[in-house]
Amino acid sequence: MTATPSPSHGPADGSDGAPDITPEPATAAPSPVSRRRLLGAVGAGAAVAGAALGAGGTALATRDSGPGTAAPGGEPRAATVDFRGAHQAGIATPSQDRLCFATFDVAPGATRADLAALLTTWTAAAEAMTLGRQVPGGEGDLNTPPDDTGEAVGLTPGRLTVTIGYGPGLFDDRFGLAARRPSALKPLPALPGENLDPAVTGGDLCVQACADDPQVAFHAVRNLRRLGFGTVLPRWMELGFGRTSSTSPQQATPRNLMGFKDGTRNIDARDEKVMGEHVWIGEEEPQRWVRGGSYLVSRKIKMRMEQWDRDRLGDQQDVFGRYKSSGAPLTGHGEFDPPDFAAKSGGRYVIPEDSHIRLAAPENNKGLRILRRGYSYTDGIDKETGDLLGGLFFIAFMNTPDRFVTLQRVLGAHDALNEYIQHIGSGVFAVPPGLAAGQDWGRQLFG
Ligand SMILES: C=CC1=C(C)c2cc3[nH]c(cc4nc(cc5[nH]c(cc1n2)c(C)c5CCC(=O)O)C(CCC(=O)O)=C4C)c(C)c3C=C
Ligand SMILES: [Fe+2]
Repeated sequence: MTATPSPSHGPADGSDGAPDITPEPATAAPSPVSRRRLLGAVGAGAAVAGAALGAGGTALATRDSGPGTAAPGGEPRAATVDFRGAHQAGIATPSQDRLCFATFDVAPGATRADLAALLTTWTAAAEAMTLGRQVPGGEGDLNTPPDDTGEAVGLTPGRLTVTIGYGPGLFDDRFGLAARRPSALKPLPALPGENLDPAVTGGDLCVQACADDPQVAFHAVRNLRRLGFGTVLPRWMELGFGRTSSTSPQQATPRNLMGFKDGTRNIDARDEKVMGEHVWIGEEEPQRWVRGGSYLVSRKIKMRMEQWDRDRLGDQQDVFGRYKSSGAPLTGHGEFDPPDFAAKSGGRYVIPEDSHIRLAAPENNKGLRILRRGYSYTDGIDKETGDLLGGLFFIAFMNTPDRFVTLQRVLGAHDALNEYIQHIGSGVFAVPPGLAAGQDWGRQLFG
């Protein structure tokens, strides 16, 4: 990384009475790396995947490369994130500010060859876009559409990452992929606390585009959708803002739409041992092609904001088991103090029995951990009630979706938060490992 990392977490002042809600660090000045108007640097057509690689197949970009800057909070603001590597970018790489998440179904009539070709084309396009370049091809003459839709021209790459995942349905009998199904990939069972809308649930494929600029993230998904005309059909899409989890203590902990710091005890994604134990699919997986990948679980979780905003502060804090201002556990003073789940006052647990952190903590779940990487979302206003529509677009990575199922069975049944939320959308996807030089998503999936 070229940017100076933050020396420490945001201030943990230990005060719980006075409001100390600090604003998100402002975005740093844009990097000088900007999108090119013309395609010269990329080349034309299918040669582009190679054009992004230097001699000997070495990727020109490095993880978090480019002339980075540090935001006032100290967070690195490098321009680009490596597309290739052992793991796909967008999981362990630092969370960006914005999300565009879409799922697709393979179109009726599309063949195995169509899908394989599309995935190869998507690879070249995704790699180019993460480098801040336009989708490979040409500008189009007056009688043909341009190969890039154009709305990211002049914008910086914004640390764009494009992460692909495959839903359970892709491994049915349509494309001859049944023998390559990752062993834990199956539809999630019915879970407590959900009332799922099929319009925001499932999908054969998912694309998670994250960037510091919403237009860059949207542009990435839109261009993959355009390249997919005739082969895949969009199923649903979600825009996210205000990342609700940090994936490294170098990032100041953001706040969710309930006003609480979210991500304090998330996995530090730089910790390879912990990632190896809990997040990356390991040697135990019989499907070798997916080792080094992960499973992505998405949940669209609606918040009953009007109800929450009428709740008193003491109850809000009891719901999470943490102070709203500092983010400290109710048994501590600083945000990163470990919660003391045994502490009692007046015969009652200080961190209530039905509090979110008590129920979700690894100490109380046989060490179970997941990597959370969610975003806030809004759908505007409910026309009938006038209520605000929005909440958490929860995304988590883990080495088996069973981890999520185990946690949600507990949370959905006992969490005090349930009074204020409902799970309305869901998805589960196998996320393959990263691509080596010269490899593409089509060949990786079909072998
Ligand atoms: C099934 C997994 C989880 C769901 C669903 C979930 C929903 C959800 N969470 C918050 C807000 C917070 N969550 C926090 C901690 C936390 N949450 C989960 C899991 C799920 N959350 C875990 C594993 C943890 C860590 C527990 C621990 O180790 O102590 C926190 C506290 C701060 C933090 O550590 O991140 C907040 C705040 C909301 C609003 C929400 C649904 C809308
Ligand atoms: Fe949570």
